[in-house]
Amino acid sequence: METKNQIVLLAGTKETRIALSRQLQSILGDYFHIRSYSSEEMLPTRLENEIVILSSYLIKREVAHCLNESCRVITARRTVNYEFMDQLLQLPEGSDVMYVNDFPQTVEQSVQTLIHLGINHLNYLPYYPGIPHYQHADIAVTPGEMHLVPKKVKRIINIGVRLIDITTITEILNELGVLDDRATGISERFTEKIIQLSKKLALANQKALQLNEHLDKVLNGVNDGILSFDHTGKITVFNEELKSIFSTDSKQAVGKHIKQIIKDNELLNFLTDTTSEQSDQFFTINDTNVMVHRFTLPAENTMIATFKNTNTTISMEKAARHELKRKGYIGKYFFSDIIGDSEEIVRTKNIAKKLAATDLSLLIQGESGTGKELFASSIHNESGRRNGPFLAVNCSALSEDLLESELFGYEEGAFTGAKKGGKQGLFEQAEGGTIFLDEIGDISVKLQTRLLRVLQEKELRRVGGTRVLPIDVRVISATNKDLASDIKQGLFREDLYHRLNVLYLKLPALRERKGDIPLLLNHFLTMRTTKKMKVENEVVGHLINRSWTGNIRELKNAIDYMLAVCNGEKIKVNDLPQEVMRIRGDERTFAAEAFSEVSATSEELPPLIAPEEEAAIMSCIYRNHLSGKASSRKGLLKDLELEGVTLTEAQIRLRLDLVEQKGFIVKAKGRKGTRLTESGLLYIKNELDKS
Ligand SMILES: Nc1ncnc2c1ncn2[C@@H]1O[C@H](COP(=O)(O)OP(=O)(O)OP(=O)(O)O)[C@@H](O)[C@H]1O
Repeated sequence: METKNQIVLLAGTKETRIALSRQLQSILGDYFHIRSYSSEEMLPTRLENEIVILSSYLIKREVAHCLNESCRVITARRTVNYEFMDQLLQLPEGSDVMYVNDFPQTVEQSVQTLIHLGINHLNYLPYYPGIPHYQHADIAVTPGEMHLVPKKVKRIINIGVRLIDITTITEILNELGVLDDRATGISERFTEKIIQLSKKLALANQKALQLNEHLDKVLNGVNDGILSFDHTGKITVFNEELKSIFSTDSKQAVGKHIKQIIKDNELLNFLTDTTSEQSDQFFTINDTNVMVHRFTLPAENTMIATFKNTNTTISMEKAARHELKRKGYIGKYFFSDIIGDSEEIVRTKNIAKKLAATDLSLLIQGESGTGKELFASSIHNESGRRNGPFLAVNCSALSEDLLESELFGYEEGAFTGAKKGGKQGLFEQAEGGTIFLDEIGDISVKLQTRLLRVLQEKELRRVGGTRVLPIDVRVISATNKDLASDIKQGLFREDLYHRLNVLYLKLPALRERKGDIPLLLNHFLTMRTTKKMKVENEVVGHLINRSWTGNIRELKNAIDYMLAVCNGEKIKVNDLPQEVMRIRGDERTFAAEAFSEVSATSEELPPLIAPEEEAAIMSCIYRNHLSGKASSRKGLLKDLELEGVTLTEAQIRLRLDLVEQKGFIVKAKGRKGTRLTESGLLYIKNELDKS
């Protein structure tokens, strides 16, 4: 068997020994046997008649004692390791880079090699221990000497131990007398390494191109204009959207100086202002109104500006509001809908406007019908969340379990009957907006605990779920109860009360602001009818005298009633509902008596619809029923006129409500109209039997 020739490698450190011996092994290993030692570990006692390669001339003295004169010694010339060069090639042109090594000579040599190899786009700052003029950069490059890199450096690129260069390899082959036989194979292995590096770079280049294309698509896909330029004013990004604002396309703009593209001096000054890191300003550019937001990327020395077309933004907001409206998630009321000029209501409105400006939880206290929802909605619409949803929930209207799943949602399989895929709760749907929890005093202690957690953590877990969902919702709650006394009795959690009651608003009862009654009367009349209604003074007197325990809702109902029963365009005292008349105690007025003339059976309360009118309406609906048609209000108006009953559309609506309450008809929205029920048919049958 042919024995291989021997080569001995002597290095200073273990790391260098391993790296160089691996290199020699990969190039010469097939032909020679390689032994390696380092002075850091252990050197051989004596070497005789060997071919010895020293890793550097710097170790000559350290290893001299183990070398016999019979040895043939070659001192390696070293060069940077190409394998890691791609990391340097990917650094931006002109970047400051510290080159770190143990001695000034090795630093100098390596920097020169890098420059000669064409990696000359970087600004190299030499660094070695004890350097007199230390310059700092964020990036350091080192051939394996990580421990020498100063701490301040943010990124270290280890380009590995410097390797033996090809001239040394040739020298070794020459020394062994095998250069002619082996030269081709060995130079191919070197070339192979360079090809691998090129491949790596080509791949990186391809990836960068793909990423660029992708980013271009993203930039051109957004609705806002995006502009960026470097510290010299050269435009680096100019997306499609900007084309419609500046009438210049990206191809013409990128690479140009910003002054060549933007002619408006005020805009130019704003964009190039370096006194603040970011700023917003409104501009009209070529008839387009835009909000420009400017900010800097100091690390990249780049300025970025986004251009938001305000017309588009407004129509998007409108569309969003429309969508919320469609879902019913919109606050219907604004402060302008809160009627009254009494001192009490004006003061309350002023406080509420101030509370709207904050984002804190708010508890509204007020008797039933005082306008708690009206205030909650107005506060939402005046607040920073006005473009988000407004959801009102009446906590007393639902059972505990239903309210829990309505508020917090549930995951699939949370309970029998749970919808596939689970369901979003109202809290999730109110994201970015306000949730109004009416009658909060009625929620169970279990739900109080759950609600408290949501308010504290600002996150929720759906019923039957484990996922924690962050939420951003303002909570406005309302109650007509005395929560303080509920707390004393242990019915309401004090900690929850304090969470809900960060801000507090008390609404005045109507009896405390009776001066507003004429205004409210006028407001509701105009809301309900287009006719110019007249109201007898005595009616107003009665309305003012009443204590209105049901507050504005009760007043509103009373006005609806009067509109329904009045004849023509005048509301007279005998149109007042009996409850309102009752304030006079035993003194039943002429008005009430007059009303009782048209009343049907009950002594106590007059029916809300006169029987003749009811009969006429039912017979019209019945006629339509026989011909298979549903009844519309407009249609009924005409039919009733033919029967000699003159009513306005509003009056018909109210009467239909009353007939529906009796269960005789069902009203459907839109074109479906009104239809008779079984009880309605029974009523007709009885009427026919009577006649
Ligand atoms: N100041 C006001 N101006 C005009 N309308 C009002 C005013 N206050 C209340 N209303 C009307 O009165 C009715 C009752 O108001 P709202 O539902 O807001 O009361 P509430 O206090 O939330 O009642 P509850 O808690 O008993 O349900 C609504 O139709 C509302 O539009």
